[in-house]
Amino acid sequence: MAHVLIAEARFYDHLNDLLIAGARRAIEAAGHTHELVTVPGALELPPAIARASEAGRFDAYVALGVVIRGETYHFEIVAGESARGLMALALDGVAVGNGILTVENEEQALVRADPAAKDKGGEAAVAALTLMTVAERFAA
Ligand SMILES: Nc1c(NC[C@H](O)[C@H](O)[C@H](O)CO)[nH]c(=O)[nH]c1=O
Ligand SMILES: CC(=O)[C@@H](O)COP(=O)(O)O
Repeated sequence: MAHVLIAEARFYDHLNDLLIAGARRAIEAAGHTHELVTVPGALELPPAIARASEAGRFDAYVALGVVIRGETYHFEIVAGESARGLMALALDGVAVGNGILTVENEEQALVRADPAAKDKGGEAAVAALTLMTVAERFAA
């Protein structure tokens, strides 16, 4: 049984609740356990997961959040840098799934967060568990 950290950037409560529900459903369906950590925004997800990975208590990590384009260039920074940070962790051996929605509006976010629709939270959880399995398969 694996223990999974769900790391959420709680910027939009109702959307995060849906993402977390999808991730929890996927993790539990695979027979694993999970716990949750909450940070303010997507930019804090990579450092939060980096710190958690140093604890050695988790086998996989699911990053969840929602970034909705506003009026300024900040969207590109938040969306791009959070994705880049998670990719850097993954390439460094952290089994992390990226469930950060980067969308134009709330309507796009809702259909992707909803477990009964595109279920991006569940998708990110499956990705994290898959990376964990790949690492186990090719471990030295
Ligand atoms: N606009 C959104 C943000 N912005 C906040 C940043 O992620 C970060 O918390 C802040 O810059 C302090 O470091 N975060 C989201 O997750 N979603 C957004 O739409
Ligand atoms: C993605 C964001 O940072 C965004 O929500 C911020 O909105 P704005 O660009 O209008 O400040």
